This record gives sequence, C-alpha cells and structure tokens, in this order.
Amino acid sequence: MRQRLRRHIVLVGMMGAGKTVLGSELARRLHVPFTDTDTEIETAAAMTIAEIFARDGEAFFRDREAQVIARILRDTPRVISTGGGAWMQDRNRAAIRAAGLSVWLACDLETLWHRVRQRSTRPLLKTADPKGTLARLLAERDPTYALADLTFPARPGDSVDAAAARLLDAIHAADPQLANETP
Ligand SMILES: Nc1ncnc2c1ncn2[C@@H]1O[C@H](COP(=O)(O)OP(=O)(O)O)[C@@H](O)[C@H]1O
Ligand SMILES: O=C(O)C1=C[C@@H](OP(=O)(O)O)[C@@H](O)[C@H](O)C1
Ligand SMILES: [Mg+2]
Repeated sequence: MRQRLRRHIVLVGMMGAGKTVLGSELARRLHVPFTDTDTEIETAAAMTIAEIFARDGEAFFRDREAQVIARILRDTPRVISTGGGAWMQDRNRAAIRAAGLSVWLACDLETLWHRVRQRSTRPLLKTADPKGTLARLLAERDPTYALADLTFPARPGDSVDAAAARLLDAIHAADPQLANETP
C-alpha cells in the first residue's frame, strides 16, 4: 500500500551510522521517495564528494549541502539521509526542524570504525590517524546530534534488515500519525 508522509523523516548521525543504507531501506518499506543529500550534491556537481572537497574545499561543500537540504525539504515529504556534518549547521537544523522528524542514528566508535575503515570515499577521514579523527569528530558532534527529535541507538550485530525494521517501529512509536496509507 502506498503511503503519504505528513512530514519528512530526516536521518542524521556520524559517518558509517547507516544513514544512507537504512534511509533507502526505510523509504522502500514505507513506499515513499528517498533522497540522500550527498548523492544530490554529487549529481548536481557531476563530481564525487571527495573531488568537491579536494577542488573547492569543505566550506564550499557545506554551502552546497545547505542549499540542497533547503531544496529537498520543499519537495514532497520523503525519507532524507543527510551527510554526517549537515546537522552541525544551525541553518540546517532549523530548516529540518520546521519540515521534518529528525532521527539520530547513534552509534559507538568501534562499530563506526569497523564500517568506514574499508572505504576511501570520506575525505574527512583521509588523515594520518583516521580512527583518531573519527573519535574526535564523534566526541565533538554527539552533543549536537542529541538535539534530534528521536534517538535510535545502533545495536552492534544487527543486520541492516533488523535495524530497518526496528527503526520503522521506533518512528511509528514516536509519531503514529506520520505515515498514512493512501489508495
Ligand atoms: N545494522 C546496520 N545498520 C546500518 N548499517 C549497517 C548495519 N550493519 C552493517 N551496516 C553497513 O554499514 C555501512 C553504513 O554505511 P552508510 O549507510 O553509507 O552510512 P552513512 O550514510 O551514515 O555514512 C553500510 O555498508 C552497511 O551495509
Ligand atoms: O561527517 C561528515 O562531515 C561527512 C559525511 C559524509 O556523509 P556520510 O555521513 O553519509 O558518510 C559526507 O557528507 C562528507 O564526506 C562529510
Ligand atoms: Mg551517507
């Protein structure tokens, strides 16, 4: 059955928390559109996130990210996966609060590290000590992520499928009216 959301569901949290993979799975289960802000930025720029960081710098990327988020929030309510730094900007938090339910995918350092260590797609982790960088960002950001409407703690060992089912239940419990079936 098709569903219509009353407002957006916006996933926030650290790199590797599962925003992209769980957001896509959540949208599939709800039969609603899915948008990942990083993918939108990459498509618009015809460059990867790493290329944008390398050529234009992080400040440029953050401006693009804020523009893209504002644009997506004006579209039909959907599941939106943000990049890990998006929720750190006041302007993004205000825009997301006004138009959606924010959900923090809270995750411990070891789980995050296990998930991101194989990949070279995240420019912020291209440092001499990527695990140390991840730990520092986690400590800096967690208090701000905690401002999200809903906290969804990762369960180490959960499959993507199990986590998506649990996430859907948590969202329904937080806002039973969020998703309505439409003919
Ligand atoms: N329980 C789980 N929840 C979320 N992701 C998981 C889980 N178990 C394994 N993963 C893997 O962790 C990675 C999360 O990456 P991604 O969705 O890109 O995170 P983010 O967008 O938050 O940076 C994916 O490769 C996914 O398959
Ligand atoms: O945490 C961050 O600042 C970033 C997270 C990335 O997205 P994911 O959280 O989806 O990996 C991407 O937006 C960029 O590399 C910066
Ligand atoms: Mg992502």
